[in-house]
Amino acid sequence: MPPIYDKPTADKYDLIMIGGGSGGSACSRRAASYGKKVAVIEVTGVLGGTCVNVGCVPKKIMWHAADLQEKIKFHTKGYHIKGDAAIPKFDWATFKPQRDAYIRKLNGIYANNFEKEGVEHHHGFGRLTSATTVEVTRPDGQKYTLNTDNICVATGGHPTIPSDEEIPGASLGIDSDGFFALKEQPKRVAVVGAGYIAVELAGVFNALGSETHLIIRGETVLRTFDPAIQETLTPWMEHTGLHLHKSSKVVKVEGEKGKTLVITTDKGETIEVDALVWAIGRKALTAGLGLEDLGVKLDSKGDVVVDEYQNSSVKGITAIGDVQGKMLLTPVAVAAGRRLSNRLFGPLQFKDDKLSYEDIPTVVFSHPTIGTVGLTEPEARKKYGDGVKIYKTSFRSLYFSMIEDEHKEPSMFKLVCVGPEERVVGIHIIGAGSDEMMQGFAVAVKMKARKKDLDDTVAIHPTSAEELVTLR
Ligand SMILES: Cc1cc2nc3c(=O)[nH]c(=O)nc-3n(C[C@H](O)[C@H](O)[C@H](O)COP(=O)(O)OP(=O)(O)OC[C@H]3O[C@@H](n4cnc5c(N)ncnc54)[C@H](O)[C@@H]3O)c2cc1C
Repeated sequence: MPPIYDKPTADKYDLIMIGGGSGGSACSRRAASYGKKVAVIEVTGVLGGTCVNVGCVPKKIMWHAADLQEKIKFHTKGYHIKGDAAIPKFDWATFKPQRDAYIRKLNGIYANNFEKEGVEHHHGFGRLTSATTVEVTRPDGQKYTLNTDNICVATGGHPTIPSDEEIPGASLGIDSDGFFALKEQPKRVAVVGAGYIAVELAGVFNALGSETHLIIRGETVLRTFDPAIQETLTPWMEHTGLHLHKSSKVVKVEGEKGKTLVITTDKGETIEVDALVWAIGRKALTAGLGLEDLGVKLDSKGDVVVDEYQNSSVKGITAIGDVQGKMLLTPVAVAAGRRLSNRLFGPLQFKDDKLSYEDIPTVVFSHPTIGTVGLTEPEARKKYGDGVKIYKTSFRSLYFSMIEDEHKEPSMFKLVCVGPEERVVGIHIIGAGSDEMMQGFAVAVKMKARKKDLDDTVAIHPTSAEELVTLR
């Protein structure tokens, strides 16, 4: 077993990282690769943070299960995959331990990498006592202090749930962490929220056969995404049998946790479910870190304010990942962390290294999936006015040609171009395979490709992706 440290091994460290998640691990390992003495303090005792334990990884595994279930249920018939057996059905209760075991394996890989690369893993709660000292409170309550000239805060965030004062009974619900703890599949479930996490969790439940209710404040899901994405996904979710409660707010929850819950909305509707999942947002984890006492500036939402080099308002204290509130995504935390260590500890060529937060691609694991990079149409119109040109197509991918009309998933691909040279400043795609398609097209946007560059690229046929280089 890789060691877990419970006391300092040096008078002074080159870097002390608070948080052993995506950003903290990447930044620390990069610093260690330059021969630096690094300690990572992690309160849970397991490495990997949100992404590995209660985020991207178990979520994507559940998405795969849901995707497979949908294909078995709705697509095999069209392809004449025949048989007398009943439709195989997902077994949540036996699958969860297997999924958990895989996560534990990843935790072990993180720990082994730390050991191999000489990064110390300290199990405890980290708190800044000055700009050069971090106090570690071990699980047994004992405390010790680590010294350094470089403290990095990478404590991530946590899901928010309304208080019982705000919404009576709100605490009867669970959050996304609770979703991953569910031992059984709820027969009936309500998810509250319209962001990507709400959409993804509701999509999983629905595809796996739970009676699923999604309660949203507006008329569409994914309100910050391009309107064409919202307008394609929202009706399709309803079409697939998900009960969408639009322009609705939860006003009351009654019942007993783990038993039947009755949710009342401001429209007077009552919804009876076995589980309620709040997916209404996340908040930076800064409580008890001692940041404000040292004069580290937080914004009105509680995120650590950083400059383009991840420096906080206090010299020697930096912040990366979700805790700094911009683009809450694993690869963003990782990229910012690696660049920070390059800048602080790497060779001269990296002395100005920093992450550009522009044109960061992202995917939503909805059914069907979404890929997006760059400006939405409204953002582009606000920035470039009349100089915006849109190319858009809606179609059904060839895969669905053999499948009953009712189950033919929509695809919508959209390019947002600007100026006479038609530089592509945004790509928004939804449809089967769009998750895997996006990465390469994001490179093109990052390289400031023009519409002509896409047109000059010979299509790959027959694929859905070819639509992006043949748009007229
Ligand atoms: C349900 C869900 C799905 C997601 N899906 C995706 C996805 O598909 N793709 C994607 O890119 N992103 C996804 N994300 C977001 C992604 O998980 C985060 O952006 C990423 O984990 C942020 O990394 P981080 O290092 O900033 O924080 P984290 O990974 O959260 O790590 C912070 C660590 O700090 C520790 N910590 C906190 N306070 C202290 C303290 N005082 N002392 C010691 N340790 C402390 C925490 O225990 C935690 O381990 C998802 C998130 C959720 C919740």
